[in-house]
Amino acid sequence: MTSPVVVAIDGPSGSGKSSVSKAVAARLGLAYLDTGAMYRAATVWSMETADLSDTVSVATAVRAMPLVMGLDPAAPGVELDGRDIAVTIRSTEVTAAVSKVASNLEVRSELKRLQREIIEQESSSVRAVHSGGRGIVAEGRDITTVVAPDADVRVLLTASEEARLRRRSLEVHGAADTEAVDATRDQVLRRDQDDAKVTQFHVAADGVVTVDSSDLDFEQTIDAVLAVVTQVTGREVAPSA
Ligand SMILES: Nc1ncnc2c1ncn2[C@@H]1O[C@H](COP(=O)(O)OP(=O)(O)O)[C@@H](O)[C@H]1O
Ligand SMILES: Nc1ccn([C@H]2C[C@H](O)[C@@H](COP(=O)(O)OP(=O)(O)O)O2)c(=O)n1
Repeated sequence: MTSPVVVAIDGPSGSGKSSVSKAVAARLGLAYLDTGAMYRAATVWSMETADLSDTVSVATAVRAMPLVMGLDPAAPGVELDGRDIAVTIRSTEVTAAVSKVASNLEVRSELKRLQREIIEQESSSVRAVHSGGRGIVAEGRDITTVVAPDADVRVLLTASEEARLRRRSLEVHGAADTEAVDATRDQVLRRDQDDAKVTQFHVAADGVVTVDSSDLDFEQTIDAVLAVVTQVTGREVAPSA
């Protein structure tokens, strides 16, 4: 049985964190935690039950948030008060508001506590005995530096602004012409600017390996991250089927 492994992946919007982390978790048989989805869920809950302009009201709401995070990389659900909110959290309104909620330091402290709890639970050796030796891939903006600085593998996934805008534009608008890319700028560049006030995800911290995906396709990026896992842990990864 292999021992549990924790893989932490950070990066800016559109660098490929979510899609690559899910694929890496699936290939390694690990759980998957999308911490950005937790900030998005906190935004939905605050919009519904708090005054977004009042930091105390938002922090109080988030501390009582009935959130259940699905950790299966093949189907990572997000449930709020029994409702599936996987689609709602990706709406333009939520994307536009999430940085405000994520800059609330009390919200950050509460979500960090929950994220650490999940990572510990998925990587404890007691659980591993029962689950056959799992572990987790957790991704976001401050996982390598704040939430899990002791993770076995720490990766900063980057890509040029141009590549990130093109990818997000293709994903959201199905096109990457000038008009579609311009419509994506707020979602990517403005949000990164706001997020960078509370988290540091543009430069790798000491011990964090940078993977630049600007000139890599999706499969090559997955392979590059898996190569870091093998290099750091000695864990061999079976070729994909
Ligand atoms: N290396 C890559 N090359 C091309 N497209 C990619 C690559 N990595 C991810 N993508 C695509 O780019 C989009 C944004 O990726 P996503 O994983 O949501 O990024 P993030 O979580 O960092 O915001 C998705 O449509 C994804 O499939
Ligand atoms: N660990 C994290 C993860 C996300 N956030 C914030 C910053 C982001 O704007 C939002 C949403 O994150 P998400 O990873 O879904 O963003 P992307 O659109 O995939 O780039 O949450 C954070 O502050 N800390």
